[in-house]
Amino acid sequence: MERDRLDQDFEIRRLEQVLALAREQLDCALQKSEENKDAIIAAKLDMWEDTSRSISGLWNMDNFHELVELSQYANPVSERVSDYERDAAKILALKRLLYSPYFARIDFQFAGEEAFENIYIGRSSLQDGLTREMVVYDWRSPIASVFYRFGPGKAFYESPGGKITGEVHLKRQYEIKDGKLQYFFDADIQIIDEFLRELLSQNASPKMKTIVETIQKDQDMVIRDLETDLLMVQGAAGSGKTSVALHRAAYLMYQGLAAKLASNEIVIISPNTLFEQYIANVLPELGEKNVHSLVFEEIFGKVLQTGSIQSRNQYWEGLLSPGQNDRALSYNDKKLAKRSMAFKGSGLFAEILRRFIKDLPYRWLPFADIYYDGKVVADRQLLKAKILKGDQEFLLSVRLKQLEASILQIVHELRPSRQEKLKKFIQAKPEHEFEWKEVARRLSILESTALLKKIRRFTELDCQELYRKLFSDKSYFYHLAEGLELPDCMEEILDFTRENLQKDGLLYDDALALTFLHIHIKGYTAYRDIKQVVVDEAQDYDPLHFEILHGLFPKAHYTILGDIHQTIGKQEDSARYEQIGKIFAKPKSTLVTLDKSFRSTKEILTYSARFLDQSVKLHPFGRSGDTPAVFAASNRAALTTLLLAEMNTCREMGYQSIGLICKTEYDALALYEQLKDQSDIQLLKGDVQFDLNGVFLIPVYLAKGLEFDAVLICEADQGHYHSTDDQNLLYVACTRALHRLNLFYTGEISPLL
Ligand SMILES: Nc1ncnc2c1ncn2[C@@H]1O[C@H](COP(=O)(O)OP(=O)(O)OP(=O)(O)O)[C@@H](O)[C@H]1O
Repeated sequence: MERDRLDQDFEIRRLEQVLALAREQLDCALQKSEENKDAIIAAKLDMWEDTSRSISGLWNMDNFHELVELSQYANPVSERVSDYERDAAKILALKRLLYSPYFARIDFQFAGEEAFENIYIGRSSLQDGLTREMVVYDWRSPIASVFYRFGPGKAFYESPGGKITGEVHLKRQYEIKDGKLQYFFDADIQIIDEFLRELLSQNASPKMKTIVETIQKDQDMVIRDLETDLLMVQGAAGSGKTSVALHRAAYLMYQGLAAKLASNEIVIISPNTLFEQYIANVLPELGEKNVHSLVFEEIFGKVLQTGSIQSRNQYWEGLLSPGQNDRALSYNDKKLAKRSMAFKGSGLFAEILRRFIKDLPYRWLPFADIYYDGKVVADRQLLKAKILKGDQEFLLSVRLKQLEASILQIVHELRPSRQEKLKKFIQAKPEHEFEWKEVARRLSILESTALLKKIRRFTELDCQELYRKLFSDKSYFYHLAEGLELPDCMEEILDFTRENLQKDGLLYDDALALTFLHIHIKGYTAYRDIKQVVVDEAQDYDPLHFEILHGLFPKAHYTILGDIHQTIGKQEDSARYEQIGKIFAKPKSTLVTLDKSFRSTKEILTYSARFLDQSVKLHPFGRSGDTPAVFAASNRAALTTLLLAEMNTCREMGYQSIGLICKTEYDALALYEQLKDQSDIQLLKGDVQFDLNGVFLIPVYLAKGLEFDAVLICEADQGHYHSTDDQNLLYVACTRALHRLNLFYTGEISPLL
């Protein structure tokens, strides 16, 4: 007891000291920031007064010295501005620190040392400016990894100087709120688990939360991995893939000064805008700037420069909708759309496209003789040979541009004599000299425009047109695919594609293929300097998606996280990761498995496991709740009554986010019409702004990655869920639930339940 009291006193005193130091630094930073603000205003004023008199003539070459003068003023201002921004970030971090300066402590005895050191770990670091002592270590600092990876006993961590060994004597966790110590406990495995269990029993938050206080060892290994160029994570539903991805991004942005990543050097590929919004506050909460995130369709739009492209959600909606509505495809079209997607997303099609690109100069580029002044200045056979012999390392469009430049050079060299002739012609008839000169000038422009047009017929490529050509001639297609094993339904896919390409707009799978073609013919350099790419929900992507990413971000390291059991409209197995490895062909690639699930109760996870192959093992994080139940309704009206009653029960139980999951948006909309007057319910669509607090109706493909306190699977009947693909949908839908899951149906129950 006496020890506990001493401990308590020690911790309270320590907290006061830390807060006092933080307050002192905050006052200093605030004062500095004010001074900086004044200085910026004064410097801007000086700059304005001293340079405004000469600004009007600034772009005149004679005023070069004014430009120099201006830049002399501009530099101190921009330096001040970046100082100001740095201070602002520091102020924010210190304010957060004053709220809760640390959450853990380890007492670490470095090998060879007598005493141990108290290492306090928080969301950001705090250093005593006088003694240089680290009062709080950032959770991302090397020594903090000991907290995540070891209990009391021998331990080690990797530092920039090499491996450091030692011993952990104490591992302590704190709850500090608003600068007040609520409680602390010395952690052993059991207590840590209890703490996490308590944390996980809370309601889902409207936006994704940080997990710095409870990162698990295997998650920490992924977050801090700096060795691997291609890090793939296969993780069960709720195993923390998205959390790990975001904490990894924060870690990469913190890492030592040399390797530190700027927020604009990292990109997250997100499944949809709803998901983007859901994760948007994790990095700011970790004190980092948010990073750029991209939905794949945005890439299509940017590369192809067209807006009229089917989205992935529209593709899924068409595929999953029952046959009797206007969004749905007919049974045959569904089968075909799915097969077409599987084929066009495949490595097989990537190979055909590569062969097609190689073949373009032989067959599809209309090389022509180029005449100038009545003579052939470039022979078409020679032009073709130049392209075929040219350095194949360069993209075709680059080689063609070089060819175009070389033809224009020849013409340019011939031009003086031509101009000479024109001059003589004008001199001979100098009646209206000015007019003649104008005629001559126009003549030469017209002539070069016509010439350029002729050259560009074979040096400028229209990828969409070429893609159409690929599907317009079946025998050519089969010739290209020689030696490759094509799907049985190849003929139908060719017809289906040819027909679709005659219509306005592009289907998702054609946009995918066309983007690949575009990047491999013309390139796309906007993202060349990106250093880290994080792909979440990777099971949604096919080999061609990864080929595209590889083309767009050639210098990047990749973190690819997914769950092969959460695919929509297709089946995957672990071979997918091998394929990804081959596509990126990075020197060091690793596949890590996360199999412990933190989101759902044991009962929900056990129930969800019935939708997976028996060989797949899910490990729930031992939290208990009610066993999911299936409720039958005799008709639609009875179903509505049941759903309304369950929504009420959930509310009474204190659940704040309740998800009614339907198979499609069409189903969700129909149910919404029935429920909207009787309950406060929102229909979630792809691009709405939202805050996951309340009751939502959502199609399963949009619910992916999100979570709700309670989930109601609305139409678990035979018609909606019967196939292997539907099994995956049910797995995704059920694993969205944290605490409560129930299923409802009318008619015949799904055979999958
Ligand atoms: N170490 C942890 N400590 C506390 N909570 C955690 C931890 N890891 C994951 N969680 C929680 O578990 C839930 C699921 O995490 P997350 O969404 O990152 O998993 P996921 O693998 O991406 O899931 P899914 O594949 O189903 O979308 C979240 O509420 C997250 O906060």
